[in-house]
Formats: sequence, structure tokens, C-alpha cells
Amino acid sequence: MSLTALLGTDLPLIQAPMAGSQDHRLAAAVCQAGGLGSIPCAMLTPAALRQELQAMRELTERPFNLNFFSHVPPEPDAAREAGWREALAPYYDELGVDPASVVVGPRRLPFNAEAAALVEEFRPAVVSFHFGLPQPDLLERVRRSGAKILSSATTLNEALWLQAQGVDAVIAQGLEAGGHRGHFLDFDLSRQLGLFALLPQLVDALSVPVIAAGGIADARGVAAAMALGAAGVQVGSAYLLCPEASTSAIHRAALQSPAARHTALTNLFSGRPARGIVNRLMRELGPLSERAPAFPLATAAIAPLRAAAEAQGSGDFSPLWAGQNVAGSRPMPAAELTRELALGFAPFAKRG
Ligand SMILES: Cc1cc2nc3c(=O)[nH]c(=O)nc-3n(C[C@H](O)[C@H](O)[C@H](O)COP(=O)(O)O)c2cc1C
Repeated sequence: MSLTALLGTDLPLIQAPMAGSQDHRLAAAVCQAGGLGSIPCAMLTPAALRQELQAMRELTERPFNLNFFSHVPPEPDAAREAGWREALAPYYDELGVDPASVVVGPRRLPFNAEAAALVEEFRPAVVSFHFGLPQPDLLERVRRSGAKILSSATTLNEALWLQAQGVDAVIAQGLEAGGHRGHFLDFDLSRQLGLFALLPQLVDALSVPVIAAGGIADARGVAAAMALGAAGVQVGSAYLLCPEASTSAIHRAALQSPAARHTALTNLFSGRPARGIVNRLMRELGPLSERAPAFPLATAAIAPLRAAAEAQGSGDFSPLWAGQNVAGSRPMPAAELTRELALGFAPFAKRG
């Protein structure tokens, strides 16, 4: 089955879910332009998710994707948390932040029964997961709702596992990708592959469609991924500058500055490796640090530093998620960007 038939879209193009940087507005604009818009749910309470779903339904009747994280929550580790606070202490002093103001808590919850109930109620055409898949009973509820199920793989091993669990398509997430690595079985970063190495491996080995993600920012990138056998593409960073995205002013400025040419994988902001524009915290404490608590617990102690710095117009302590190929991105309406990207499908039109 072609990807457009599977997703119910005109184009085999998914706007990547980007938690913290977009909501239903960007998703709806992409849906209206023929792609599959995504609503990132990782940072939403059930009530906020319900509002997003209602707002989405008002803007479009087209198929869309709901995206969830499916990590295993870690056990809190007091010693590690204390070490992390110690590492950040000089910054608390500098910015006049009271360490007691840190609100400890997970901040990002994995897919759970409440989210499954909302999927059953609103019946999105597609549900995608990052960090593997939820528990089998929850996954079964999604499947029975009628949603097509996608998840990201960063190695052949992960892709084969996802296929064995019955996903409808696999997203091949190359090392170029912005935001969190979706890895869930293979944690050795030195073994993570760029898209051009990963994609053909997955295309050759899988029977389900493979969607290319990572570093695709224009029609040339789309055509290259399709030439390597992708059934479609998932594009994230290129959409961050669209007026419909909720990307912060600080993040937008960084994306359009020469600094955007230097991204790195860092675990400082959440506890899991994610690609972002290199900023002060990454330069001084990382970009990777063994002191950061496990995902998503590292976020709590950074949050007041981020807020204090952002109040002064600085992104020194903000996660500036971006893929390696974001330097050429331009601010333009999402529909226009979708149409430009779609030109890359033209030579492969027969594949649908
Ligand atoms: C700002 C940002 C936030 C992201 N948040 C999510 C998310 O919530 N869920 C998810 O599955 N992927 C997330 N990703 C990763 C994307 O799904 C995708 O792998 C990536 O954007 C593709 O690479 P590109 O950014 O170079 O296009 C995020 C990426 C970015 C840039």
C-alpha cells in the first residue's frame, strides 16, 4: 500500500511533531496543504490535549497525526539529582535563581490510559510514538481505535522490532534530525547512523513503508530520500520558522543566526540525547554529561534558569532544538513550504 493510501493524505509528507514548538495551528495548515500535520502531545495534560483536539477539528476535517512519547519513566535518584544541582549551582548564583524554586516532577509523561481514552474518543487517523511503543494493552487500544501506528527507529535492529510489533510504517530517524533521538534499544550514540546510511538498510529489510526523517529541508532532500527508497518523508526543523509554529522568538532568532550551523546532541535539557543549536550551557557543561538525571528528570532543575535567562532575552539555557540542515530554512507559511517540499515527489509520482 502506498503511504498516501495508508495515511489518507494527498502527499506522502508528514510534518514532524515538535513538542514545545507547535500545536494544532501548524498541524492544521499542513493538513490543509495535503500533508499529514502532527500534534505533539508529550507536554500536554489530558485537558490541554482535549482542547487541542477540539481546536484541530474546527480547523480541518483532514487526517492528522497525534504523537506521544513512550519512554519508561525512571526511578528518581536523589544522589544524581543532588549532583546535578551542584553542577548548576554557579548558574543559579549568577542568575539570582533560588534552587528551592525548582519544581521537581517528570514534566513529560509517557502515553497512558487517559491518552488512550482520548484517542478512542477523537479517533485520529494516525498515532505516532517516539522512544519505542507503549505497553501492548495500550497499543492494542490505539490499534482498535482504527488509527495507523507509526514509530521512529534509529537502527535496523529497532526497525525490525517495531515491524514485529505490527506498526503500519517505520520512521527512519537519521542522526541529522533535530530534537530527541527516538532510540529505544540501541543506546550507543557512536552507532547511530546518518539518514543516507540508515534509510537503504531499512528499505531493503522491511516490508512496511519506511518514512525518511532527518535533515530534509527542501525539495532536493525529499527527492534524495525518495531515490533511496523512502515511501515518504517526515520534516521537522524546516517548519520551525513558519508563522503557524509556536517557536519562541529566542529560538527563531537562533535558527536564523550563523549559530544554527552548529548543532550537537545534548542530554542536558531533558536527560536524553537531543539535537539542538549549541548554546552556552551545552558548551560549558556538555554537550553530553553523565551528571544529568535520566529522562525526563533533568528538565526540572534547568527550567528556572531557562526562564530567568529568557526573561533577559537570552537562549543560553534554552533547548534550541534543530536538525543539522536548518541553516537554509526561511520563514514562510506552512502551506507554501509544504508545496515547495512536494516538488521533490514529482519524479516519483507513480510510487504515490
Ligand atoms: C523542535 C523539535 C521538537 C521535536 N519534538 C518531537 C516530538 O515531540 N515527538 C517526536 O516524535 N519527534 C520530535 N522531534 C523529532 C522529529 O520527529 C524528527 O525526527 C526530526 O524533526 C527530523 O529531522 P529534521 O528536524 O532535520 O527535519 C522534534 C524535532 C524538533 C526539531
